[in-house]
Amino acid sequence: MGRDGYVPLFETKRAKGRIIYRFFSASIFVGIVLIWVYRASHIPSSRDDGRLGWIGMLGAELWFGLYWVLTQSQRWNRIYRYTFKDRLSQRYENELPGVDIFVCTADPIIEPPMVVINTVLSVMAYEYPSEKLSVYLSDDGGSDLTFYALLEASRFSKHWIPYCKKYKAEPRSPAAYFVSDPDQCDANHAKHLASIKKLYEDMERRIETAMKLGRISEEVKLEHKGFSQWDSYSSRRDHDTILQLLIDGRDPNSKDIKGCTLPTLVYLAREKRPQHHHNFKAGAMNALIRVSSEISNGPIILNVDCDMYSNNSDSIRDALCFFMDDEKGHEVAFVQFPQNFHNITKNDLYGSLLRVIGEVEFPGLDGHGGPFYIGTGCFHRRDTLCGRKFSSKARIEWKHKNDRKTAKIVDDLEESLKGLASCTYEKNTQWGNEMGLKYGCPVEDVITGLSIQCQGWKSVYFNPPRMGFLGIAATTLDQSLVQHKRWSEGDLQILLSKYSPAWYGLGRIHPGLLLGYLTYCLWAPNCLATLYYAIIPSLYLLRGMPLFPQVSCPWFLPFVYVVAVKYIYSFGEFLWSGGTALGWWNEQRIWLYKRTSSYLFAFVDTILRLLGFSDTGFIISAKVSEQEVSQRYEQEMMEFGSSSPMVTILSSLAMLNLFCFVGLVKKVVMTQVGIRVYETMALQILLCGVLVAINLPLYNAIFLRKDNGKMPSSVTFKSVSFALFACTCFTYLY
Ligand SMILES: O=c1ccn([C@@H]2O[C@H](COP(=O)(O)OP(=O)(O)O[C@H]3O[C@H](CO)[C@@H](O)[C@H](O)[C@H]3O)[C@@H](O)[C@H]2O)c(=O)[nH]1
Ligand SMILES: [Mn+2]
Repeated sequence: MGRDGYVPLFETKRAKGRIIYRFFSASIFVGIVLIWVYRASHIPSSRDDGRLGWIGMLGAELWFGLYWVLTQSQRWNRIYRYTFKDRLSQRYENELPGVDIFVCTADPIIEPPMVVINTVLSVMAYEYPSEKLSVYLSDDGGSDLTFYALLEASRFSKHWIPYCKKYKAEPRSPAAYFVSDPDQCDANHAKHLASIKKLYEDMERRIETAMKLGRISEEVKLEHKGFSQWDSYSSRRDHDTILQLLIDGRDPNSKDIKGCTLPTLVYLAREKRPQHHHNFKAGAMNALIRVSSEISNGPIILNVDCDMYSNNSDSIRDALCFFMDDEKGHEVAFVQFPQNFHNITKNDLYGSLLRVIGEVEFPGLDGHGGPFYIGTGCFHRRDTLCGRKFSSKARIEWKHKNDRKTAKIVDDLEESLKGLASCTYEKNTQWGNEMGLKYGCPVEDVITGLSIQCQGWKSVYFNPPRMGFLGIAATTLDQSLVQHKRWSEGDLQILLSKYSPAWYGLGRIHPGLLLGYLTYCLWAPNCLATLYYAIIPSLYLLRGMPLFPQVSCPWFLPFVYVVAVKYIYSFGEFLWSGGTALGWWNEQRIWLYKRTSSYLFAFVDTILRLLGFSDTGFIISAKVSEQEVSQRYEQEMMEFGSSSPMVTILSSLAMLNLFCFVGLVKKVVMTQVGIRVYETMALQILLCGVLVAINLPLYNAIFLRKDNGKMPSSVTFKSVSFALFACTCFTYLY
C-alpha cells in the first residue's frame, strides 16, 4: 500500500535488457553509417557504367537506414502492464461504471450474421453486472437478416448468459466455446451443455435457413414488430434510420431464465441516402455514440469489429483497472488490446498476427505515452472520444457517472432517437472533426487515437496472457494485400493530413511516440526503396556488374555486419514473440510482398488522390471463404488464384529474379568464371538467391500446382513476358 492509502490497480514493468539493446542498436547504426560513407565515397565517375544504378543504391540505403532509426523508437523503452482485478472489486464493486459496447457490421454476405451474433453474445456475457452493460450493433448493411439474427441472439442470450456465469465458461462466443471442447464436466453440467448446444444449433439452423432464402419469411416477420421498419426500405444505400431496442435493461420484464437482469441490446442501422457520404465505420461509430448517449450513456465505450469476439470475460475489469486507478487513471483516454485471431495457422502464412508489433513494438509505444487506437478491442472514455481535452485536475467521479437517463416508453424513445442517426444530423456540427471519430481517412482509428493523444491524453496497451479478443484473419494472399493497402494508404494520408504527427504532433506527443507514428505513416513510401533493391541489383548481376564491395575489401564488413546482425536479431525477436522459424521465413516473404504491391498501390493512390484523381474507399475484409480455400489455408498453401494487378507485380518480380539467377548460373557453368564472380559479387548473388528462395511458393504456384489456388495463367503469361522484356532490355540495350 502506498501513501495516503493509495492502492494501485495496475503495475507497469520495464522490459529487461534495455541497456544492452541500446548498445547493440548503436553498433548497427555505426554499420549503417559506414555503408552510407562507402556508397557516397565510391560513386562511379560519370564515364563508368553503373553510375545511375549506384546512386539509386545510395538512395535506397539512405532510406532503409533512416527508416531503421525510426523503428528503434519502438524498441527503446518497452513496458508491460499487469492489472489487479481483485483490488478493483474490493474498492469499486458497487461503483463500477456503465459500459457501452459497440459492434460494427456492414454486409451480411461478407460478414455473416452468425459471426456477428457470436461476437454480440460474447460481449453480452462479460463477467460484469448486466444492468451496467449495453450492447449496440451498428449495421451499415441495413439488413433484416442481420436484424433477425440479432433477435434470435437476444432470445438465446437468456439461456447463454446464466450458463456462462454459472460454469465460468470461456470463451463466451458460443461457436468458439462449443468447438473448444469444454473441459470435462460433471454429469449435471454435461446435461446442461448438451441442452444449450441444442438450443444454439436450432437457432443456427433457423438463421441459416433465412440466409439461404435470402430474405425474411412472412411467418418470421410476425414474430417482431421491428421488421415493419423495412417496409419503407429501398436498398442498403437508401433507407431510413432503423432503431430497435431488442432488450431494454431497465424493463423489469427483460430477465434471463434465472430471473437476472439482461444487458440492454440495441440494433441500429443509421439512415443512408445515396447523395450523402456515410464515412464508413467512423460514421457508424459516431451515430452509435449519439444514440447510446440517450439510452445508456455509459462513460466507458468498448469498440469491436463484428468478427472480434471476446475471448476473456474479464477484459472489462482489466480495462477498468487502468481507468479507475486513483493516481494515473485520470490520464488514460483509451486501453487498447492487441488484435489476435482465432484462425491463424501454426506458421502464420500471411503474417496476419503482426506478432512482433503486438509483443514488442506496441509495448515500445506504450513506453512513450501509449499505443495507437487500432479500431477493435479498445476501451475508450466516452468524453475523450467526444473531444474533451485533457486537464490534470479533472478527475472522474465514477459514482455520478452512473445515472441513466430517465426511462421512456420504448417506442417513443426509439422514434425520438432516430434523428440522431440521420444523414443530416452532423451538418454544421463538429462531428467527424473535433468530435467523435475523424472522417476522411481509411484508418479512422489511428488518426482518432493520434488526435486524442495530441490533446494530452495517454493510452495503455494491455496484452494479457489469456487473449482479450479474437477475430478472423485473411485467408488469401489477395485479401491480405488489399487490407494492407487500405492501412498503409490511410497511414500515409495521416502524414499528409492536418493531424500529421510530423507537424501537428510535434511538441504535443512524446518524440518517441512521434517517431513510432512515423514508422507506420511511412509504410507506403517504403515501396520505392524495396522495389529498387529487389530489381536493380539482380539485373546488374545478370550483366556481371558489381554493386557491392568485394569480399576481400574492408567495406564488405559493415554490409555483412548490418545484414547478419539485423536478421539474426529479427529472427530471435520473432521466436521470442512466440513464433516459429518457418513463421519468420513466411513473415519475410509477406514483408516483401506487402512492400512491393500493397504499399506501391497505396503510394500511387495517395498521390492520385492528392491530385484529385481518386477517392478513398473502404474494401471490407472477407470473413468467410469457400471450403476449398480454407482447406488450403489450413495446409498453409499460399492462395494466389486471383489475377489482381498486385499479384501480377509480385509474380513479375519473382520471375525477374529467377531469370537473373538462372542467367548467372548459366554463365558460371559455361564460362568457368565461378570463383571470380563469387569474389566480386557475393552480396549481389546472396540477395538475388534469397529473393528466389523466398519466392519458392510462388514458382510452385506457377509451374507445379494444379489446384484452384495456383497462379492464373494470365498472370503467369504477363509476368513472364514482363520479366523477359526487362532482362533483355537491360542486358542488350542499356
Ligand atoms: O462502411 C463500413 C465499413 C466497415 N465497417 C466495419 O468496420 C469494421 C472493420 O472492417 P474490416 O473490413 O474488418 O477491416 P479490418 O482491416 O479488418 O479492420 C481494421 O482496420 C480498420 C481501418 O482500416 C478499422 O476500422 C478496424 O476497426 C480494424 O480492425 C468491420 O466490423 C466492418 O463491419 C462499417 O461499420 N461500415
Ligand atoms: Mn476485420
